[in-house]
Amino acid sequence: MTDTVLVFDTTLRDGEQSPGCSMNLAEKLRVAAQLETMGVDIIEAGFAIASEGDFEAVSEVAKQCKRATVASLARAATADIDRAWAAVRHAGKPRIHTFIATSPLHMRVKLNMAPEAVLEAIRGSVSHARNICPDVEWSAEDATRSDPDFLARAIETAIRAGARTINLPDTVGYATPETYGAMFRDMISRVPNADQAIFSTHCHNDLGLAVANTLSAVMAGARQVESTVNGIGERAGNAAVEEIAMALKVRHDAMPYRTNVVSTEITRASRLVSGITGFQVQPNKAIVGANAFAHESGIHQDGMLKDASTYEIMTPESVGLSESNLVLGKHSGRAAFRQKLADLGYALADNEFQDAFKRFKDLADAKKQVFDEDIVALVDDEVLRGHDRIRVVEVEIYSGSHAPARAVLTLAIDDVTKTATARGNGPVDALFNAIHELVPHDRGVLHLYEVHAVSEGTDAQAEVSVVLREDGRSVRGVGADVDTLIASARAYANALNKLMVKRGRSALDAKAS
Ligand SMILES: CC(=O)SCCNC(=O)CCNC(=O)[C@H](O)C(C)(C)COP(=O)(O)OP(=O)(O)OC[C@H]1O[C@@H](n2cnc3c(N)ncnc32)[C@H](O)[C@@H]1OP(=O)(O)O
Ligand SMILES: CC(C)C(=O)C(=O)O
Ligand SMILES: [Mg+2]
Repeated sequence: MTDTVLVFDTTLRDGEQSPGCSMNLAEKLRVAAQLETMGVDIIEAGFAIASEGDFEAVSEVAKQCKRATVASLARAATADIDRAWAAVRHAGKPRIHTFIATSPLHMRVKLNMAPEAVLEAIRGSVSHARNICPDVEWSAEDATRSDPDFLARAIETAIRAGARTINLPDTVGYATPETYGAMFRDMISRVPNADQAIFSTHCHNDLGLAVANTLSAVMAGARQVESTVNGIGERAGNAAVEEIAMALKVRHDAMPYRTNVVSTEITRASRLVSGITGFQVQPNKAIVGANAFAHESGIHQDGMLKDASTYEIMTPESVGLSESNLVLGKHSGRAAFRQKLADLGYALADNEFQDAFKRFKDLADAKKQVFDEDIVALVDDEVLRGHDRIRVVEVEIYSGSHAPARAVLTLAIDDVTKTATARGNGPVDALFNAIHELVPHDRGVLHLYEVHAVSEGTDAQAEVSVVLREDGRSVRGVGADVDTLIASARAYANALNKLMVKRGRSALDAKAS
C-alpha cells in the first residue's frame, strides 16, 4: 500500500457551512488558488445544487484549477448529481462526491428510508454518477454510528457501482481514535472489493478529537484525509489540514506517511482564510496560532537562545512563518510595497495595487510601525471591498458624555452617494442606525460585533467582524482601519453586501436620505 495520503480540502464546502462563514465567488477563487499552491490534491468547491452561487463557484473553481481534482457534493439524487457534473465538468480532473446516511437514526428519522432502500439509492446514485464522471467518491454519512454489518454492505454496493473513493465520516464528532481506527481496519479487511477503492477520513471536532481520529484512520489504512484550513466547518469544525500535514511531517518516525502539502504555504493559507471569513484563529491554536512559536517564560527563552530545538519541534520557517526584513513605513515606495505583497503571497491586479498602495500610505502616516499583519489586513480589506455594491465613503462621529452620540454617514450604493444622520447609545450604535437609515434591512439582525487589534500599540489597526443573521442564516462582514469606527462601518457594509448576495441580486431596498 502506498505511503502517500491524499489531502481532500473541504474549506469551500464543509468549511463554508460554519455559521457566518460564507464566501463570495472572488473569495472562493482566491482560497482555491492558495489551496492549489499549498499542494492539496482535491478541492471540494461546494454543493452545486445548493444555490446558483454555489453552482457558479464550483464551475469557476473547476475552470481555474490547473492541477487539483475539483469535487462537488451531491445527495443520492439524480438532479443533485447532474448539477454537480454540470459544474465540475470544466475541471481537468472532475469528481462527483455523492453521499447518503447509513446510521439507523439518520435513515429512520431524517431520510425516512428502510436500509434496503438506502442500499438501492447507493446503487442508483453511484452508478448514475459513474456513467457521467470517471472519478466518483461515495460517503456514508454518520458512518461512525452505523451498524458495521450494514456499513460493510453499503460500502461493497458503492464500490460495485463504481465508487473509487470511500469516505467514512465521523459526521457528529462522536468517534475516539481507537474506535475510528478500528472501523477502518474492520471495513478494509471485511469488504470483499475494498482493494478497488481508496478509503477516506472526514472528522468533525465536537470532542476535540478530529485530528487524532484522522491520524488513527491513516494508521489503519485510510489514504485520503478530508480537512479544512484552520479547522473551520460545521459546528466545532473539521480536522485542520495544517495539523494533519505537520503531524505527519514532524512525526514521520511514528507515522510513516507523506502528503503533497507544501508546508511553507500553510501560514499564508491560514491567514487568507481567517482574513476572508473573519474567523480569528485562537492564539494557542497548533501550527498557525499567534503563540504557536512564541516563548515568554525565562527558562524557555534561555533554552531557545541556546538551541531552538529545546522548545520547538518544528521551525516557524517550515510552516511559512518568516518575518521578511523589508520594513515598510511612510518613506517606502511602490517597489518595496510590491515586493512585500509578493512576500505575503498577494498578486493584485494593477487597480487593486494602486488602491492598496494609497491606503498603505495613509496607514503609514497614521501609524508608527507598519507590521506584516497590518498589510495583510489592509489588502484583504481592500480586495474584499472590490466587488461590493455598498461602500463606505465618509464617517463622522460626534460622541461625548453629555449627549447621545451622533453619526453622519455617507455610503455609495451602486455608485450613488447617499448620506444619513442618526443618533444612538454610543458611537457604534449611532453609526449602525445610520446604516439602517440608508439601507433598510429589518429582517437582518445584528448577531455579533467583535473588535480585535491587528498588531500592537494604541495606534494598531482595528479589525472588526459583524455577523448579521436573517432567516436562520448568517453572514460575517469584516473591515479594518486604524479608526475603529471606520472599520466598524466597513465591516457592517461588507456583511450587508454578503447578505445581498445570499438573498439574490434584487435584494436590499436602499433609499436616499
Ligand atoms: C453532513 C453534511 O455536511 S451534509 C451537507 C450539508 N450541507 C447542506 O445542507 C448545505 C446545502 N444545502 C441546501 O442548500 C439545501 O438543504 C438543499 C438545496 C440541498 C436541499 O434543500 P431542500 O430541498 O429545501 O431540502 P431540505 O434542506 O429542507 O431537506 C433536505 C432533504 O434532503 C434529504 N436528504 C438529506 N440527505 C440526503 C441524501 N444524502 N440523499 C438524498 N436525500 C437526502 C432529506 O431527507 C430532506 O428530504 P425531505 O425534504 O424529503 O424531507
Ligand atoms: C457529506 C459528508 C461528507 C459530511 O460532510 C459529513 O458527514 O460530515
Ligand atoms: Mg462534514
